[in-house]
Amino acid sequence: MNLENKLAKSQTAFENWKTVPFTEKQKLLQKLASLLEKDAEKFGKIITQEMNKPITQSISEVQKCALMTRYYAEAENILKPEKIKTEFRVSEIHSVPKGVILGVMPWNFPFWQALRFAVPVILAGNTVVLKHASICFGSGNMIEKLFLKAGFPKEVFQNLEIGHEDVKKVLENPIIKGVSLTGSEKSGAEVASIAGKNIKKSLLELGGSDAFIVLDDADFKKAAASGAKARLQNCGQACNAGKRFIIQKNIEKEFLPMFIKEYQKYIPGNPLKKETLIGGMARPDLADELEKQYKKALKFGAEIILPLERISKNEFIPGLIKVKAGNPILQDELFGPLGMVMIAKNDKEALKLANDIPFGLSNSVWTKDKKRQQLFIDHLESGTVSLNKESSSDPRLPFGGAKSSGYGTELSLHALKEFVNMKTIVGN
Ligand SMILES: O=CCCCC(=O)O
Repeated sequence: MNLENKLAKSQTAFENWKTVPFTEKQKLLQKLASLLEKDAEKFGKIITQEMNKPITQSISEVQKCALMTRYYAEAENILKPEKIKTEFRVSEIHSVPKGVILGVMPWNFPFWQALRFAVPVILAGNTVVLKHASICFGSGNMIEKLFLKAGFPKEVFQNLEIGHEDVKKVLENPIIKGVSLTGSEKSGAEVASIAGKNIKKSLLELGGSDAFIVLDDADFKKAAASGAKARLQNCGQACNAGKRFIIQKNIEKEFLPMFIKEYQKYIPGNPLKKETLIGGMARPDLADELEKQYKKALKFGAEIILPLERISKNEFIPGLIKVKAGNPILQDELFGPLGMVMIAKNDKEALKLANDIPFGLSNSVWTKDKKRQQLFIDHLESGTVSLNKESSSDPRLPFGGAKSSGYGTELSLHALKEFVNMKTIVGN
């Protein structure tokens, strides 16, 4: 079937899907959640084979998809007509689904990114077409099959096997009413400008270079293990990974060796083996890019704590470098197993360093003191502030960025409202 026909079918599916009651849609989501749960291992294997994520992490990714889908299957219907008290006989807000929504999704969480976008958008009454990363067509097709198997009408979710170069054409098609993109700043800016020119809503979930701040009253043991995981799980390829480790100066001698010890547990191995903590990067060109960034950081004065050692076309022994403010590498996102350590005299300096970059997605602060936490809660320029834990999204809570990390909200009940129009009904 050609692309135009596929989009036309999504539009036809929408005309019917928007009339299906919310609770009926939720019953189908329950089935989808069960299917994900039941075969999490099988789907995990697809993920690992596509992009080298260690198998236990791939299975967890699918299980998290099931959890999220179940969350929406049981969610309160915040889209039902809302009555507002005015002097008129009728004043109501109706949430009207927009239509066919395009998702442009990346390879780093092949099931999670696609489903996190699609589930609330579909529950709100829209239909979805997915442009997945070209190495993840297997995941995209499997997700389409799962929607069908769960009983969703045909074409409520369609995986379009199209390339990057086709996105403009699809987004310009009048059938498409909005776009949600997770990806780089560059692709986000391109897609948002096409959407803007065509007066279509866009939601962008972009890069990050989040801080993982460790202050002198933190639980060092927990922070060290959590910091290594924050940087190195998924081979460091997550938008919300801890990328800059801002450590208070007076604990550097005690904390840094603990952190290094945890970091060195991540030894590259076969991603299909259960004991492997870190696999290779998803593609060799991504490894080339990380190596270039490593060299750039060193050229501008970064010191090596642990060298970044390339051991195959896409595998590294993870690296750790000490970076000072002003190093241009701080403007970049390091999307791989290379961490940056920065030293701060005190809380204020830690906050300043944390904010002094273009991004602001999901920063993490380690201090037991509630007053000290408050400074960061109030002033971190960040979509999320995690306290004494590494950053990770939660289906119940909003997820989205500040500054160049993007705009719009995924997850939580708020995501249900991203692709609906508010229709006001007022009069006597
Ligand atoms: O690249 C973004 C990763 C999102 C992972 C999460 O939702 O925690």
